[in-house]
Amino acid sequence: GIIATCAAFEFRAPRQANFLLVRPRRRLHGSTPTAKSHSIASSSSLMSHQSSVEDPSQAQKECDHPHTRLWSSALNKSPNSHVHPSIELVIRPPSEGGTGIVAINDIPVNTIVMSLRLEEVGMIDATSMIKSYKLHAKQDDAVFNMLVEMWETGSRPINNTRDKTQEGQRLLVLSGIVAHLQIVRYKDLSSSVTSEVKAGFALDESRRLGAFLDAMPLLLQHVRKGDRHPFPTHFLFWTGEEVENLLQGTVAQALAYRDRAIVTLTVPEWSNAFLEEHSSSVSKSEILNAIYSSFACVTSRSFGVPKRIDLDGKGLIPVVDMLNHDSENANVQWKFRTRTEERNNMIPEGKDDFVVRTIRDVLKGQELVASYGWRPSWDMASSYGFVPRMMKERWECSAIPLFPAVLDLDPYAMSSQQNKTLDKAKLDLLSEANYGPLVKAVTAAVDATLDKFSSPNRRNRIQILSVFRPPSPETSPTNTVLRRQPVVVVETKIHNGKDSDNQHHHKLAIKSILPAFRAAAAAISQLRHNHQKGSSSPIKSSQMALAAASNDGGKDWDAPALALIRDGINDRITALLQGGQNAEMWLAEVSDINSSDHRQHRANLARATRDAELRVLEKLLSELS
Ligand SMILES: C[S@@+](CC[C@H](N)C(=O)[O-])C[C@H]1O[C@@H](n2cnc3c(N)ncnc32)[C@H](O)[C@@H]1O
Repeated sequence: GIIATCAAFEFRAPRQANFLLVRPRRRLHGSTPTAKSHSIASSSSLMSHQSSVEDPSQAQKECDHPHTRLWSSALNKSPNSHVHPSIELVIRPPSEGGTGIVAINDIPVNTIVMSLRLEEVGMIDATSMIKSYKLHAKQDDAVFNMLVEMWETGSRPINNTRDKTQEGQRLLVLSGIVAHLQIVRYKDLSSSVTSEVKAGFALDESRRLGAFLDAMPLLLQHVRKGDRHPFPTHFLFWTGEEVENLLQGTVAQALAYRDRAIVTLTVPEWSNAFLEEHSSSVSKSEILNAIYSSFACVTSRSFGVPKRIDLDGKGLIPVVDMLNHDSENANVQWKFRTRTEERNNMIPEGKDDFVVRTIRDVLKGQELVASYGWRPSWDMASSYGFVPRMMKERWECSAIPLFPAVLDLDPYAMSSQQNKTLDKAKLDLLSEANYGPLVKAVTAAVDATLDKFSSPNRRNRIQILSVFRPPSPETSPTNTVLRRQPVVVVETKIHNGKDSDNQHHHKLAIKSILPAFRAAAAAISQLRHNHQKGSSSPIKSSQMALAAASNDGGKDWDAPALALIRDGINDRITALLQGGQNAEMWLAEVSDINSSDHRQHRANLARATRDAELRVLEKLLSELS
């Protein structure tokens, strides 16, 4: 089988970056614009830049760029798709946000700037792909056979509702399809392996979707051309040391471990099929490159497809996937046309349209930007490989541990002040026998409060995650094992400036997490009680759960809960600051003049997620004091 390891990624020397402004080749709404040179006055956090297409060699490069070719080929193949004549593609290096779409004339609010017929432009989605593979005469493709099986297992209804696991499974299938087509495309285009490409479904599809595959940040195409790494900041491409050191203490680190584990566990499952199809002509590390970069591509470029449309899960859509993100200043919004709209517009059923509309006036030179959603910085980093710069204010998240001091293994940490000297009050919380049931019971009780308090539209939604935390060196000098620390995620609106006018949101944020901490306080109190009685038997989950769940009876749990929140915030602030210092020290040690500029980008991303978390914690702490 294939051993998944990031060390398999190797790239050739980067080429000079292109700075191009590109016009779509085909327009259905009127004439080709005459403007030749544009200054991009970006309304977003993306960098502005100047460009000219007067230079003939630049014009040639413009035609050569895969994004340009995709833009024209996708639209040329789709007589029913429309692009407004006042928008153009702008090609920038990844460090400046990569390719985007800009207005070359003023565009009023509520203008449809793009309308795409998905089946014509060449959307890639797992449902359609699997369906057409099954209709194909031969069905002799080992990778597709394996993915069909995975798809069918994953789509078996569990109590008739689709759960998260299934969604994850569908994303994996889409990634597998992209990886497979990517390798076939690579073989088809590389002179050395062309003769070995097997005729069949995958080859037909990779040719049909060729321009789209070439335009995605997929490694094999870039390696073939000797181009720079298309997407160096995605967590899947960081080295293990970078994740461990640069992201130390952040929630982003937990997500990075999670995503890397998903791929690492998937690769062995897929390896037989991929090796059967490809090992005679491409190396194992090329196959790995294809798989890793397909995952990164799907997480950063796919659109959630509504269930009512007969395309399940997520899909990759050319042309609109060039829209960059800005949740603070979005000026366009995308939307799948609804069935009712289809009917009213007399569009035949099943021909799904995708529409992008301006939601404010867009001035000439501004970039068209959509909101990928109000998502915490750690989420943006893990899905998209960047953290948006904060302009004015935005919703942001942090995590607060439920049992702050427990993981430091201070035997007295859970004891009340006056009992500190009493041996019988010592708690051995390092022991899984105690810590395990505590976590289990409290998380169950917290989950119950989440059901009660959460609704899909709530801003202050909360959830439980685990972050990794090294034990404090004072309490366990020899133990360096990372412990999982259950945390409650809390969201509030933060402001870029000294005076926050968002107190109201901070108050609400604390109110929303209070039930979870009441449960934690009640469980901890039960734990302390057991130990004060001298009980040395392991804690029973059921007893803890009962204690945690019954927290709203009798006793006032608000005060201990607020104290826990305060301790938790302080604990997180310390861990994040300490982690940040360690990260900088590590960076200084390992960086020399020859070390890759990727590492600096990755370090910046780590700093941005850390800062975002810290800002939320500081706001909440000031609200508590
Ligand atoms: C759907 S694609 C958008 C098109 C992309 N710029 C390209 O060159 O193909 C999403 C990716 O664009 C980049 N991106 C989008 N918005 C950005 C922003 N505000 N700042 C920096 N990078 C951004 C990130 O690399 C992200 O993963």
